[in-house]
Amino acid sequence: MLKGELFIAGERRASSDRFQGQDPATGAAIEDVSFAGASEADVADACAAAEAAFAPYSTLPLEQRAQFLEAIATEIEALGDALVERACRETGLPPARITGERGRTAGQLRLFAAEVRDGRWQRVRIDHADPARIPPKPDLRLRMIPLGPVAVFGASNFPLAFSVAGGDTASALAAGCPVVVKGHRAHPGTAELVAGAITRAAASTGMPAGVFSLVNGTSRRVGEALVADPRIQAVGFTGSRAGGEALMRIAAARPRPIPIYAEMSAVNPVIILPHALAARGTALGAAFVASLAMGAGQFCTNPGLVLAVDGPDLDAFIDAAGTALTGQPAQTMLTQGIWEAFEQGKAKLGASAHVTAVTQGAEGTGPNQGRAALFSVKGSDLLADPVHLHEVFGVSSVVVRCADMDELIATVGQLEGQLTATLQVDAADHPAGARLLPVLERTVGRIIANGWPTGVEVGHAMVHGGPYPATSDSRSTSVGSMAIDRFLRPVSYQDMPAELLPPVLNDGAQDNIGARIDGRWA
Ligand SMILES: NC(=O)C1=CN([C@@H]2O[C@H](COP(=O)(O)OP(=O)(O)OC[C@H]3O[C@@H](n4cnc5c(N)ncnc54)[C@H](O)[C@@H]3O)[C@@H](O)[C@H]2O)C=CC1
Ligand SMILES: O=C(O)CCC(=O)C(=O)O
Repeated sequence: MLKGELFIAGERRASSDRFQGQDPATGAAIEDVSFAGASEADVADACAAAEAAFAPYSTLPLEQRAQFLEAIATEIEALGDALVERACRETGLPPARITGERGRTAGQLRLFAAEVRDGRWQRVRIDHADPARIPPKPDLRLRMIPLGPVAVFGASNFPLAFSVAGGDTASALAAGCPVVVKGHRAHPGTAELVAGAITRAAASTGMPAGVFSLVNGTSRRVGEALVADPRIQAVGFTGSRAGGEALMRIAAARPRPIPIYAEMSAVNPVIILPHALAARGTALGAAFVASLAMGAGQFCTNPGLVLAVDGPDLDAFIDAAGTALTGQPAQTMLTQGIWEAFEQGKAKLGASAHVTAVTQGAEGTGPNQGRAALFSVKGSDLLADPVHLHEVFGVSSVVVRCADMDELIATVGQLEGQLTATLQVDAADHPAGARLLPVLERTVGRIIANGWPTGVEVGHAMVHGGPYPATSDSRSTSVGSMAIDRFLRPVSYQDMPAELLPPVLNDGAQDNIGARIDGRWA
């Protein structure tokens, strides 16, 4: 039963500032409950509680931290159909997608529980002293410690896996950081259900109350106050480039600037090399549209740009893609704002003198239904207008007709930072692939061969990140176990008496977690 309240450090809290969830499929408010918008005082209370929880939470035995993460997964699963129904109603996404996303969310919480127990993330290094050396060498011992309270912005497009208990929250909690979530206004009921699950898990596993809070609100001041709060030590964000950049400015302008991990925008180029295009262009056209249309195109990994050498083989690909896209029904988008931004994005592309409209999908029959669109442009014109390369969030993509491989490679080299690049590559294309790889490594976070970029696997070797503006910090990932590193920093202890050292740094205490001791990996 939803109450429409905030969660501040284990307590529910009401507010007179109310807003309503929206059903994007009908365009109408969901009337059963209204939701509390946080005041700046609520944000400050959540941050103060997170700061108070930091020392007790970050020093708990790792086993207890891991059990907390597992308990969150179990509590989310126990929400059952109520969670799936609410998330579908608030997002317009179908039950199969939300059910899959729930599995991914619980799975990534359990992955981080295993990561916490594993302990290697502490990256212990020990250089023993050598008093006989001239000058004498000190005893140095290093470990990673958590940064402090973390602010997480729930994303609209993944109401579970990138939201209240999503990857940013799971990795920050795993690192030992209390979390204050700014919920997305597009799914407040879903957020409340998940916040309840986290709060119950915190209570049943004996966590300090301030380990988690959820603040909502329709006004930007909630997020602004959160990022500016002096107790917040890092930020995780998934959303628009404008939103991410606004928060980056706030983080940088603080008296004590903090790291912000913002995942913002990408067009995720797909490069079809000539032999693959000749051998399988028609099949690739249909498969490309299946990836493009997934989740109404509302994936940050959506393939928004396709590059290939011009000619009859590319015509065959475009024909097949066009046929598949024409048959695409219009899909309900997450919010009216996102649908409007999609319509504007397509209109701007269509208005470019360099762009040809290839085809469109079926027209929408209800509110907020995005109509698929495919465009093409000549390689020599692609960089003439920045609009060709802007993320259009929805089922829209641009096929780039390059004169030859040299033009294709030069064009790829001038793209902005991206989350992914995809190569469709047959054996005879390997020499061209080898020329492209060093260019792509400079530009993207993940390079895919003969697959599609949508659907990020949650694992140990995943990078969901990339150079600016795909993210604000290319040195990390927001998906997979390495995401824990974003919320850690190294501390070195020099000539510290053994009784004062953190136990993990004492001699012989690293049996199962690996360590670099006197330069050698143990
Ligand atoms: N690349 C990606 O992964 C995604 C891109 N988007 C893009 O973002 C557009 C809008 O979608 P939203 O999900 O609403 O993203 P958004 O960036 O507008 O909002 C995300 C969160 O950040 C907060 N926020 C945004 N601007 C802010 C500011 N200036 N100050 C303080 N807080 C701020 C919002 O309140 C919300 O909680 C979409 O049309 C799409 O273009 C959205 C979701 C994912
Ligand atoms: O799983 C995926 O492909 C997409 C992830 C995504 O869209 C996001 O990070 O917002």
